[in-house]
Amino acid sequence: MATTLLDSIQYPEDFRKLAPGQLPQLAKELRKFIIDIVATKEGHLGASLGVVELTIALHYVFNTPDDILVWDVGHQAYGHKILTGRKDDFHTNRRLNGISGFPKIAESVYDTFGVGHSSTAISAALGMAIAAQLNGDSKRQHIAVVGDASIASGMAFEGLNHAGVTNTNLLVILNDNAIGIDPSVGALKEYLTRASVKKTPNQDNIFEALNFDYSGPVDGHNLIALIQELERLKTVQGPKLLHVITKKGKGLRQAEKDQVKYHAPGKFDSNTGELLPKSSVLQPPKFQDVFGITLVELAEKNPKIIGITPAMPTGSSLKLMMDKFPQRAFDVGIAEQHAVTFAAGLATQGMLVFCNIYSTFLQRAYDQVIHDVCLQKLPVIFCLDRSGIVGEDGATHHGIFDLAYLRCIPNLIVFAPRNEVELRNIMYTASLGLNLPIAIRYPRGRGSTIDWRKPFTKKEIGKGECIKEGNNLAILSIGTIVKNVEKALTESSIQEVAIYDLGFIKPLDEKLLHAVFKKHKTIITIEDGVKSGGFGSAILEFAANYDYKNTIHVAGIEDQFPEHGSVEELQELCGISPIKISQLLKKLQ
Ligand SMILES: Cc1ncc(C[n+]2csc(CCOP(=O)(O)OP(=O)(O)O)c2C)c(N)n1
Ligand SMILES: CC(=O)[C@@H](O)[C@H](O)COP(=O)(O)O
Ligand SMILES: [Mg+2]
Repeated sequence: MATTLLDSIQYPEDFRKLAPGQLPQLAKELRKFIIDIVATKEGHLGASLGVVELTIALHYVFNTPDDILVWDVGHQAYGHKILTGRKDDFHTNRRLNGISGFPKIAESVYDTFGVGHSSTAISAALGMAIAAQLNGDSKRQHIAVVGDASIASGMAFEGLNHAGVTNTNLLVILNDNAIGIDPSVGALKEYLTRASVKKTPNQDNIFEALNFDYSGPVDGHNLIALIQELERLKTVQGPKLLHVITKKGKGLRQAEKDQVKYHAPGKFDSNTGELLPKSSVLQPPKFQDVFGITLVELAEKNPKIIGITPAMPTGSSLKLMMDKFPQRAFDVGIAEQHAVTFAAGLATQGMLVFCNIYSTFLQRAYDQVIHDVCLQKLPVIFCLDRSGIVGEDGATHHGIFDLAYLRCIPNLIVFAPRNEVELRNIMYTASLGLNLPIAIRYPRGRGSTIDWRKPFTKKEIGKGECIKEGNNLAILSIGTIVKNVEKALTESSIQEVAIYDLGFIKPLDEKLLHAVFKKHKTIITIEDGVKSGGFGSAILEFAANYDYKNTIHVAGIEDQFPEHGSVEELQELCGISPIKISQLLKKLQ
C-alpha cells in the first residue's frame, strides 16, 4: 500500500498525472530518499540534491524517454534514476553488479547517453537532434543539462558553436550553482554571476551571441516557474538555452554550507547531516595528501615551481599549494587540454610545472601531451592521480590506460611509485630539473607507508630495484600493485619468489632485466593497468628484442572496461588481487 507519493511512482508517466501543485511534495520525498540512501551507501550527494526540482520538471514537461534527456557528467542524475524505474534498485548504486553511479545506455532507455567525463552532453544531444531532423522527426525534443563548470570546458563550447548555426530542437539547460567540485573559476563564471545577480540577461549575452534563444535566469527550485518556462520553450524552434539557478546540496543544511565536502561526503547521519567518523586507527595518508604536502615543501624552496589542476584542487590536494602560494598554483577549471599546454608554455620559460591531472581525465588532453609537451621535450611534470582501478566511479573513471597510452610517446619518462616515499622522492628528483617531461602515476586513496615523511633522496631515472631476493620464479611489478604481490606471498606458503619493482616503465632498466632473465626461468609481470601495450607488453618486447626464451606470464587488465565496485572486488575480477596472484604462483612455480 503506497504510503507516500514517491511510493506510487516508478516512471515519469506516474507523476505526469499529478497537478503541478502536487509536485513540491514529490520533490520533498525524492530529496529525502536521496539523502537517506546516500547517507549509508555513499556516492555523489550535493549535485543530485541541487537538481531535484529540475529533474521532476524535465520529466514532467517532456515526454521522456521519447524526448531525449542527456545529463552532463551524470553525477547529479540520482533523482533521474530514481524516477525512471530504478528506485527499488537504487540501494545498489555504484556497487558491484549494481546500477552505475552515472547514466549508462545499457542500464535504461531513459539513460540516452553514457556520461562520467564532463562537457559531452551538448555534443551528444546535438548529434541526436540532427539525426532526428534527418529522419524527418521534427517533433522530438533534445535536452542537455550542463553545469556551470562543465559548460566552461572547451568541448562544451565546441558543441554550442556548432548548435548555434543549426535550427535543431535542442534545449541546453545551464544548471548554474556557481560551483564545480570546488568553486567554479574563470571569466565565464564571473559573467554568469553577473547574469544571475542581475536576474535579467546581460546586454552582452554570450549565448545570444551564439544564436541561442537565451532565457532566464530562473529559480531552479521553483517547480511552477520551471514548468511554465519549459512548456514555453517546447514551442520555440531552434537552439535554446535556459539559465537555471540552483543551490548545490539543497535541502541538507550541511551540504549547502560545505558544498565541497558534500559533493561526495562518505557516510553521514541522514537526520543531522553530520559526517560519520572514519576509522580512528592511524592510517597511511592518501597519496593525494602526500602529493599536496610534498609540493608545498618543494615550492617553499624553489620559486620556479608551479602547480596546475583542471578543476580538482581538493581531490588532488593542489589546494594546499593554492592556499600557500596563490600566485603559483592554478585551478584552470574543467580544461585538461588547456592545463597541459598552459604547463608547456610555462615550461618554455624555465618554470618547473607540476601538472596534476587524474589519469582518466588526462585522456582528454592526449594530443597536447604528445604535440605540445613531448615533441618539444618540455620538462613538464605530470602527476597522474587516480591511476589504476579506482573503484565505485567505475568504467568511466578507472585510470587503467595511462601506462599504455603514455609508454608509446617518445621523450616521455613514465614512473609509478610503489609507495608514498617513492612518490616524494620522484617529485623531489623532478624538481631538481629533468631534461625531459615525466609522468608519475599513483592510485586513488591510501598508500602503504605510515612513516612517509623521510628526507628526500634523489632517484636515478630508469633504475628499478630488487625488493625481495629469491631463486624461484620472479615477479616484475610496477607501482603500488606490489602490495598485492607481497600479500600473496605472505598468505601462501610460496617462498623463494623474487620481487622486482621496475618503477619506470620508460625507460626500462634493461641492465636489471638482463640479470633477471638470466637468473629466473619463469617470470610474471603484474600491473594495475591494461595488458595491451602496458608494462607486460614492454617486458615481452624486451624479451623478444634480446631473444630470451623464458616463460613469461602477464597479469593485468584484459581487453575490457572493468565496471564499478570496490577496488578489492574489481582487482579480484581482473586477476590482480592477492588471492589471484597466489593462485597464479601455485600454478606456475
Ligand atoms: C573531463 C572531466 N574533468 C573533471 C571531472 C571531475 N568532475 C566531476 S563533477 C565536476 C564538477 C562539475 O561541476 P558543474 O558542471 O558545475 O556541475 P554541478 O556538479 O555543479 O552540477 C568535475 C570537475 C570530470 N567528471 N570530467
Ligand atoms: C563525478 C566526478 O567525476 C568526480 O566527482 C569524481 O568522481 C571524483 O573522483 P574522486 O572521488 O576520486 O576525487
Ligand atoms: Mg556547478
